[in-house]
Order: sequence, then structure tokens, then C-alpha cells
Amino acid sequence: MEFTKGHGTGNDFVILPDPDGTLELTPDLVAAVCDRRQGIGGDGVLRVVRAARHPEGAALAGAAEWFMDYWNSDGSVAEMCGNGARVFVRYLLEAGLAVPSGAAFPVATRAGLVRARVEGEELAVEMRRPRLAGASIAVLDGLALPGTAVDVGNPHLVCPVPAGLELAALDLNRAPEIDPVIFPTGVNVEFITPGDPTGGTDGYVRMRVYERGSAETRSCGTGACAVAAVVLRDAGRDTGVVAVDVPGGRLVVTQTAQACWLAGPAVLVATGEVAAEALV
Ligand SMILES: N[C@@H](CCC[C@H](N)C(=O)O)C(=O)O
Repeated sequence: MEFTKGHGTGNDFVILPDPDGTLELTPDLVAAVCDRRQGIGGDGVLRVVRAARHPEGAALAGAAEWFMDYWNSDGSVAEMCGNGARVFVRYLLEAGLAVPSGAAFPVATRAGLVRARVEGEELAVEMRRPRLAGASIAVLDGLALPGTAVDVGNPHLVCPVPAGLELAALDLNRAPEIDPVIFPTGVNVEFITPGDPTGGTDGYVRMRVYERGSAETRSCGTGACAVAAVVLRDAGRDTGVVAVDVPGGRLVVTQTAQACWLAGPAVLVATGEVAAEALV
């Protein structure tokens, strides 16, 4: 099985090229591939498959050639992955499966079409505008943190950390408790504090995330979009640019009246072959 390893601000993925959709990808195989000691290691798997050759991509095959089949490291699938989409596009470009041009090009995902654009060294994807939902709470080590539920195609809960509590002090070795009635399929939880104003954006924030299906990761693209939507709302704005600093680097989110652009580095670091039998 051929693979490429890549990351976007430290959110790392094992990319499995499977243009014709012949690979038998199972939750066990994904979990074994993502195992950091006995596998390749990653926060998730990105299977690169022609939209026409995947049951969940076929409906979009007229609009996009490639379908991002995203899996979390525990073997569950998710609707959307923002950093994954950026790394997926980097792979398409470097593998010659897509041709760079000035125009944004479409990629099919479970959450619908996204469009990608190369911006110098960085890659940006346009996703749907986050939808702010109601209030909820995450409980971490007995501490209840109120937050805002946000739908970015996948579910998020954005929780500001109270003044006086350091973001770095949060223990994210265990999953925060969440409300299973509001989030019946689980939720990605973002913890935020005000960030460093280094210029050029309307909002600055620092974020750590506990991802559904992948535990704490060094970055989450859809999480950054959810956070930006909350930061802009709290500033009384509907659109704007927000810099989101994560443990793995900086993402910049631009929320427009219709959409949300997520920009940042997307890097491929290795390529190789692995025997599936050796993993499971
Ligand atoms: N890291 C991703 C989000 C991946 C999916 C998430 N864990 C879920 O289950 O919804 C991103 O960059 O958006």
C-alpha cells in the first residue's frame, strides 16, 4: 500500500492514493495506520479517490474529479476536515493529479464541495460559512466551560477559557465531557484565549482542540473556522479576518457573507510503502 505523510500546522495525515476505489479501508486498518508506535502515525487518513468511484462522492462527480475520504485516527469517518482538505490538495498538486492555476478548483467531501487555491507557499480552502447554534458546555476536570455550538459541516463547541486560567494548563489527555443530547455523534471542542495582535487581521486568538475521533491534535482547520465565527460574533461583526494560533502554527480564517476561507501551510513530508498485513 503506497502512502504519503503530510501535515497542515501539525495536524498530520496519512494519505492513501486509491484513484479507483479498490482499497478495502476498514476502521481497524485506519486505526492501525494511524497508530504512532506500531503504524505510520497520524491524526487521520485521507484516501484520495475519484469522486465517481466512491459511493459518497458519486453525486458530486460532475462537479469535482476527486473525493476526500477522510477518517479520524480511531477509525471513524467525519464529514469534513479543513486541514485535511488543504493537505489533500497539496498532494493532488504534487502528484500531478491537479494542475495549479490562478482559479480555485473543487474537491468533493462528505460535507459537499470545497474549493482550493494556492496562495504562495500556503493553501487555502473555501468551505461553507460556519453556522452558529446554541449554547452548551464542556466539562474538563470538573470545570464547566460554557461555549457555543458551531456547525462547519462537522460539529464544534467553542469554549473561551476564563481569565486567569492558562490555555497551556488545560489537561487534554482525557476527552472533555459534552452534552450527548446536543451532540449525539460527538463534537470537536475548541478552547480559546485572546491571541497576540501581530497586525493585519480583525481578530487574534489562541486555540487548543480536543478532536472527536482523534483526541488532542496540534491544529484543526474546521475548528479554526468555528472559532473565527464566534470571535467575529463577539466583536459584533459578521465578516472579517481572524488569525488563529494553534500549537502547530498559525491559520488565517476569512469569513465573508457567503463562505469561509481557511489558509495556512500544507506540507508533504514523506512517501513510502507499507504492508497492510504488517499493521493489523
Ligand atoms: N482536524 C480536522 C477535523 C477532523 C474531523 C474531526 N475530528 C471530526 O470528527 O469532526 C480539521 O482540520 O478540520
